[in-house]
Amino acid sequence: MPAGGFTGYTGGHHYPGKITWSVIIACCVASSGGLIFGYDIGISGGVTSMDSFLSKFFPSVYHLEANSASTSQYCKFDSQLLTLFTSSLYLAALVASFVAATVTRKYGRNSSMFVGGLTFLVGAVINGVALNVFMLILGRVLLGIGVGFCNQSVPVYLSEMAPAKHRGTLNIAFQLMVTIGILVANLINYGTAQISGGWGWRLSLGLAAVPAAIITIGSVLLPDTPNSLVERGKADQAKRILSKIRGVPDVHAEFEEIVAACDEARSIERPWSNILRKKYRPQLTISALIPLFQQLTGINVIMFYAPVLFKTIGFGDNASLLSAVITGLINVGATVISIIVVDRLGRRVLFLEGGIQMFICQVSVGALIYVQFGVSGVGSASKSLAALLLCFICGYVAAFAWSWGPLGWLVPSEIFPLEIRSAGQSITVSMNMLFTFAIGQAFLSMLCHMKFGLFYFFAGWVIIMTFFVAFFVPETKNVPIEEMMLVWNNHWFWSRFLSEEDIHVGNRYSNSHV
Ligand SMILES: OC[C@H]1O[C@](O)(CO)[C@@H](O)[C@@H]1O
Repeated sequence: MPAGGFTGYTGGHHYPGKITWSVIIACCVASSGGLIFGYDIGISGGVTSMDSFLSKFFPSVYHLEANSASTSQYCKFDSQLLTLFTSSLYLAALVASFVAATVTRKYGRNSSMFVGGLTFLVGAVINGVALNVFMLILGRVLLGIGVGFCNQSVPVYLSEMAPAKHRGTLNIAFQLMVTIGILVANLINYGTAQISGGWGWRLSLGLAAVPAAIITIGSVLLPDTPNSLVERGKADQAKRILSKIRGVPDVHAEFEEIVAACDEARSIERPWSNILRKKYRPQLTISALIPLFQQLTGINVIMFYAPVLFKTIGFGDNASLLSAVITGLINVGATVISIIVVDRLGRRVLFLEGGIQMFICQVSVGALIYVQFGVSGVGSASKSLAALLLCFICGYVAAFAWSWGPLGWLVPSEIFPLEIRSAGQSITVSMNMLFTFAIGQAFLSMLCHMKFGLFYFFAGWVIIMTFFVAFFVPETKNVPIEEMMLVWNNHWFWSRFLSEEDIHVGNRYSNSHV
């Protein structure tokens, strides 16, 4: 998953080294990893709102939609097969990321990137030339396998290639690339929908092959990381590569640390039972709940289905796709704002403000939709009401993108001591994928049954998560990871899980690591 592999921790030492071409190229490869993930998130909603696509693959949905005057607006897109087209990707990614974890460790980061890139490429081609629903879903599953492999390996690759002091920044930068991928997908959908002949959706789906090709070729040309080479017993090669990527001949100190960290990681035999120990209850709870809550904000309802949602509200084809471009732009812009202010304002302020703003916007959207469509769901929105709805949806997306979007990755990555880091990050990544899948699969049917109340459902969750942050998530701004045990120990609730001895252990582990 995006930032899942980053430690977010910059380490205590500053080793010599500059930003070299190898590092820059590595960042470009990583960019295509984030881009392609975002592209897959953003592309399906636009495509499923195109009539030519619907009439070819989902004729029953198309007929319901075409006769929309007499059917409930809430239910016209409700089809399990249609949602499976979107959400199958995330289930495949969830399963693939577990396999990828082993490939990344045993055969190197590049091997996973190569497998991921290649399956992406095949998936994009199959989707682009699809003749039936089976080919569509097969293509999405292959894209999902690609997402699982790339999201597992690219962030690890990046954090190991980058000089220590840039690792934290890369964490949020990956999320930024995801949002840019979503925006590009929205723009491309807007463009391809104008193509006459009704084959524009093929271009939308097939163009995912471009970043897929970049990452496949990149993984063959780029060297593996020094850490991975040491891990696989190739110490000499690791030292040569380290000196090349840092651009300085003497990399002895950093190299020794990589070897020490590698030895220590090997000595951690049971990361999964470690994380279940009482003293790690705060980390276990937060690493599982933050990704769950991130998805329960309902953000992917907008990211996956914005054009479908706007059509439901009564926008025309083009206006729907254009509105998705607008929400995509807001998503990118607000993520940039988050990057700029997160270390100044701290994580909690952003979480709390974002929560309140999302709540207000969701309640307003629910109320406006109720006013227009009532419970029966028959009718269509006036122009001014539709514009007002769009404003509240933008307010909601902005609030998400400067709070739960990037922080949903950053905060978990800041709380794990080495002893439980890999297990903790796997939990965060898999919870995120699982609930992305669940919401993707359930949304259209929930809209049909809960109607405008769906927005109140997510607003209710936003209240719960905002209280959770207020009471249970401590500020992690400027806290070195080895001091996190002290933060838990001073916390009104979490301190009950720690004993004197645990605080000592927490320090010992981290000190020997840095
Ligand atoms: O920008 C929105 C996107 O960001 C994510 O939350 C990942 O962090 C996705 O689930 C969502 O589609």
